[in-house]
This record gives sequence, structure tokens and C-alpha cells, in this order.
Amino acid sequence: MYFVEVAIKVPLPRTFDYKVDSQLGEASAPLKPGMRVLVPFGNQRKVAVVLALKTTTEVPENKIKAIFEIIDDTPILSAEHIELLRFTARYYCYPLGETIHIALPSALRQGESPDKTSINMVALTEKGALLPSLKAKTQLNLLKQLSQSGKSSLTELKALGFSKKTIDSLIDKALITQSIEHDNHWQSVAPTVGSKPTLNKEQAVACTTINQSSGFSSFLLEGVTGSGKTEVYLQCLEEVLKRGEQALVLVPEIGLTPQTVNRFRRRFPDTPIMLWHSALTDNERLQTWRFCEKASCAIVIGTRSSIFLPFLKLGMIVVDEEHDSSFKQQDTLRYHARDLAAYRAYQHKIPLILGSATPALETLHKAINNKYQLLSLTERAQTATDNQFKLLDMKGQPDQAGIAHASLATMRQHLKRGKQVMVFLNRRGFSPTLICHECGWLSECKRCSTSATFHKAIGQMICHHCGDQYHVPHQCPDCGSTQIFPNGKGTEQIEEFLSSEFPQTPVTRIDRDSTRRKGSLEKALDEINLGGARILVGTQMLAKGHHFADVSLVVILDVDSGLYSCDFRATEHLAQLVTQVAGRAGRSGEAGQVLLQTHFPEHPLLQDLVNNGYQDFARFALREREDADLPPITNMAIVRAQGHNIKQVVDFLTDLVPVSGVTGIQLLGPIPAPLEKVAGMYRFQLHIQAQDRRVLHQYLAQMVDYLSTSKLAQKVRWSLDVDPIDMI
Ligand SMILES: Nc1ncnc2c1ncn2[C@@H]1O[C@H](COP(=O)(O)OP(=O)(O)OP(=O)(O)O)[C@@H](O)[C@H]1O
Ligand SMILES: [Zn+2]
Repeated sequence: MYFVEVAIKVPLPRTFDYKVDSQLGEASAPLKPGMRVLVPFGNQRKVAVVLALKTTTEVPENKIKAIFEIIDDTPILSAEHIELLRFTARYYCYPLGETIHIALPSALRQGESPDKTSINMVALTEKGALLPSLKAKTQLNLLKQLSQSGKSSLTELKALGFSKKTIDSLIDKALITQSIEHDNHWQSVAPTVGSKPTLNKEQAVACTTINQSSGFSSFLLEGVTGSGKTEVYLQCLEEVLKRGEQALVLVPEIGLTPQTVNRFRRRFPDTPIMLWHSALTDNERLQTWRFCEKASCAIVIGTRSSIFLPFLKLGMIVVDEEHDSSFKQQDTLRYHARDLAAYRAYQHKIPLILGSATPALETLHKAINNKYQLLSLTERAQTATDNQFKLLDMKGQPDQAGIAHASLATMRQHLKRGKQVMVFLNRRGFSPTLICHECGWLSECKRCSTSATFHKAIGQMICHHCGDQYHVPHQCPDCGSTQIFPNGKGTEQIEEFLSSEFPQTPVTRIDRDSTRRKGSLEKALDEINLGGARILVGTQMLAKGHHFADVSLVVILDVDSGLYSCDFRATEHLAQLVTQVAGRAGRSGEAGQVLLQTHFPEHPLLQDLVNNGYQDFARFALREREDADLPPITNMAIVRAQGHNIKQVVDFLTDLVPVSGVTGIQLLGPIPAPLEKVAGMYRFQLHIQAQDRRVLHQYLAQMVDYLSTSKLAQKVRWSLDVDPIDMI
């Protein structure tokens, strides 16, 4: 008899010991860390992952339970992978069992075979090779096909028109067999490489530096929009593929950038490239997982959670648009895929490339302190001159639907020249509120401390925080007046106005509402690229990495809301958004023009951004953070709590604040969250800051231990966010 330490999906920051009867051990393959076992837990049976084998345990003999069964023949998690998950759980102060649960595809969580979806090859049995006469013609044809090809993949056979039914009947007759085959052919041959441009000098320096690095090294590729960062990734990946190594390319949202995926496929036409994103089915997830693990897949282009994929031989990680907030998970395990990418690169001793035109201050700070090597691309690849920026003072300016007459006039000029024009407003819906002209009533969500947005097209009010929908009132609920009007602008209103202002010009809107139906975003993007759309209206979905060759003017309608916010990251995010949106203009041929509508044209941030660019702004903003002692100079965590009973929420957080303080730790709170109430629950926060990351982590670990026994914690919903990026 011996013991195993296992991780189980339970909300407790601990692991569990079980005993293994030697009999059980003999019946199956020898137990190893990384294998799954079935264990009794309370009166349930649970899938658990073995972390370690032990000869002793601290659990008393009469208390220790035995595992029921060993699920796997071989580990589904390598030692290295377990180490990654342990690190993740420790860093984000999240239970290890739940961390592993989140990282695994659902079939593996449920104890299913990792090869469930991998049966991919079909061949004749000895009996089948005799080609017995069969009544069903298609079955006979399939046998003949296999006797010619020797072996075929299921996909090939399906492409030849053989149905699953035909294949299954021949399996039943024992004339053919199915097997699993992982094709690693790509590893031993040089990759076929599609046509590529000659790198300019800066790109070449970046590529050579990265390719010549050895072991773990992180690079910040800070390249202005359209400077050819993707080209640098591609040419570095080529070297990785030549060595027969795999690569992970993290991207913010795949749905938004089909162009990028196509570029990778065109560049490496014979290389197995797989995608990983939220729209995959459970089976597709399992298959991608398995293909990575067996190196049947060379490149994965994936969103945040692809950071947990197992790779047999990982050679490089790229994080494109590394500043993008979608890399940070905002619930349960609040990990940052970019930061875990750094850990994985360190683990595998490989290069990490973080690319962005607008690096996060966290990343820039590391680059300035020589933790990351800075590589700069200062020129656009296909345009000789920079975009021209202009701040348009809205004070006293006549406008229609929030668009200044001067902006409309400039739009007309560009459209006349046959160019595309982009109008950006980061607010979807028709208007953010309805207002009563008589008494000032505002349409508020009944369950949140925020307004409900008016969506004219569907005739509903929708709360963007809890999703509740309301009928549009005909009369003011407070004073009975019928004088109720939309207040403020959203993209729906801009689209309506522009369509009537430019009746001959096709207007395409891109936001979450207009692209809800499957395929509608691709259709809209195609329309833009093929030139059908002339005016593009949209939210930040339009800002992300698109390459629209014909856009020559970008009008940014409202930058003011980001200038005076209580979130210390608001200005950084505003500068990133403005720079990214502006970067969609003038991407090929002539320089583009960017108009920023604002009531504060003299604001130092806007002046700096427009005159000196993001690079300059970001370095200045870092110095400000230094003066204010804020991240990334210090380290931060937030405990958030919410509940229907405000006192319980506040009491829970107050209880976490030690009366006498803790050396090296600054606490702020409990303070109400910027959005005080969501879905009927009151929300409060406790901010924890420390200069020294180790001090912060020691403190958090103790706190989480305490919370697992605290009675107050059971009365509220709480979460801990390490390195938060969103203060809401
Ligand atoms: N050396 C080069 N010579 C010619 N064209 C190039 C070169 N490098 C890149 N390009 C082209 O320039 C355009 C912009 O490049 P790319 O999309 O790689 O830029 P990016 O820096 O990733 O842009 P963004 O940050 O806006 O997403 C693409 O059409 C690309 O094919
Ligand atoms: Zn709401």
C-alpha cells in the first residue's frame, strides 16, 4: 500500500491524500503523477489528478480513504504542466483543483479518454484484405479504396463520399479497423513557405535578435500600427518550424481577425495550424489538446486559455496585441495569459515575443528595466508618412448626432476621393439613457447603479451590466409626461444619422449588436475589404488589428469620458484605444487623417498623444505612476465582495483589515466599487498594495487560508484579483 496526493475540484486551497491498495495498482498501469483517478469524496465519486506518490501521510489511518480506480494508462499532464498549474494556482491564490479543472478540456475533467476524438485512421484487417464479396456496393468500394491506399484518414474517406455508416458496418464485420495515428511528419521536413516581403532594416534587426537568442528571453516588439509586427512573428516562426518545434500564438479575439489567421495559413500552407477559441466544441477542444501534446499540430493560434495547452516541444510563444485586456480572465481564476506566457517561456527555456503598438505600462516598465529586451519598429511598412492628427474643439461647434460639422465636411472630402471613412464611438445601442424633458427622470436599471441603454432597432432598454431588458416607456414613470427623449449617443444612432446624411453611401456598423449572428462579422469585414462599405461605424471591435487598406480618415467621436475617470488606468486605456483606432487609417499608400472630437483640446494627455505619439505618452504615464506609487511600480490585489445585505459585505471586508497594520502592505478600504450595485447586489472592494511582490503574496496566502474558515466569508460572494486591470 502507498499514498497519493491528489487535486480535486473543490473551492478549498488544499490537496488531499488517498491510499492506493497494492492490488489496484497491480491491476492497472503503475500510477504516476499526472494520471487521473476516481476517488470517494463525501458521498460522491470525483475525478482527481495525482500530484505525487508518497509512502507516508499525515492523515490518520482510520480516516484515510482508498481510491476507487485508476483512469489513465499514461499521465494526461506532464510534470512540467503540473508545475505550471501549481504556479498559476499559487500566483492567483486560487484552489489548485479548480485551476486544473479550468485548464483541462471538459472531456478530461469528466474522466473520459484523451483519445476519444483521436481515432482518425482506418485500415483493412487480414480478413478485409481478402476483399470478400459484399452485397453493399459502397462497402466493397471502401475495401478496394483501402487496399489501394493501405491506410486512410477518416477525413479523406469522408471527402471521397464514404459515410460514417459504411465505415461502421465494415468495422462491425471485422473487415476494417480504426486506429489512432498522430502525424508528426511536419517536424522532419522544412516547412513550405509562401511568398513573403523582404524585411526592412528594423524588422530584420528584430528577427535576427530573436532568432539568435538562446534559452529563455522575452522581447517587447514595440512597433507602431502597420509597422509589420506580424511579418516579424512569421519570419521568426519559420525558424522555429525549421527546428521541428511548436509555437503558440496568443491573439485577443480570433473572430475579429480572420485576416491574421489566413496570413499564417498562406505563409505555411503545409504546416498543421490549429485554432483555439471560445466557439470550439468540446470534442474540438479535446482534439486540439491531444494534437498539441503529440506534436501533430505545429502552430496554435489561440485566445487566452490556449496558454494551458500541452505542447510536446514548444519552441516559441508570441503574444500579439499584448496590451489587450481580453488576455486577463475577469472571473473565477483571474489569470493573465500574457504573464503566464512569460512563466511558460521561462519553463521551456524559449523566446517570448510580446508585440504591440501600444504596450501595457506593465510590459513597458519591464522593458525599461531590462527584464524584457526592447525591439522597436518606428516606421509603417507600406506608408511613407505618419498619420496626421487633429484635435477638434467641440466647444461651441455646431454638430449633428454628436458629429461636428467640420468632421462631416472632412468626411465628404475623403468619400469624394473614393476613400473609406471610419467613425468610432465606444458605445453601442442608440443612446445610453432616456431622459424626461419635464422632470429629468433617467432610465435606470432597476437592479444596477447604472442606466439602461436604449436600443431603438429592437425597441428595448437593455442594461449592459446585468442584461435585464425593459420596455421603452411611453410616459415618464415619475411625472407622467410623454416628453421622453434619447440622451447621449450610441453607434446605432450614428449609423442612422449617417445613413440619412449620406443617402448614396453604404454605411456598415460593427459592434456587438450588429455581429451577434454567426458569420455576420466576417460578412461585414468582407464588405469593407471588397470596398462595398464606404462609411464604417463601430466600437472598439473596429480597433483590433484590422488591415483595411482603403480607410483614409478616422473620426473619433468621444474621447472625453476617458480623461476624467476614477480608474487610474483610464488614461492608459484611452491612449491605447485612440492609437489603435487611429492606426486603421492610412495603412497603404498615402498617410491617413485622424480627427479627435473633444471639449478639452488643451488636455496634456491629448496634446502629448497627438504631438508625440503613444511611445512618449506611455513613458510619461509611467513616471506619473511612479510618483503616485501605483502599479506597475507597486503590486496590487483587490478583494471584491458583493451581496444583497450591504452590512454583511462591508463587515466581511472590514474583518480583513488588521487593526495594527502589516509591514510592507498598504490597505485601502472597504470602499464602494465604482459600480456600486449590479444585479441587485451591493459591491465593495479592499485594495491591497505592496512594493515587494513576495510580501504581497505572503500576505495574500495567509488571507486566503483565513478566508477558508471565516464565517463572514460564507455570507457574501467574494473574489480575489491579483494584478487587477479593471477596477470595476
Ligand atoms: N517588409 C515589408 N515589406 C512590405 N510590406 C510589408 C512588410 N512588412 C509588412 N508588410 C505589410 O504591411 C502591412 C502591415 O503589416 P502588419 O499587419 O504585419 O503590421 P502590424 O504591425 O502587425 O499592424 P497592427 O499593429 O496595426 O496590427 C501588411 O499588409 C503587411 O503584409
Ligand atoms: Zn442591470
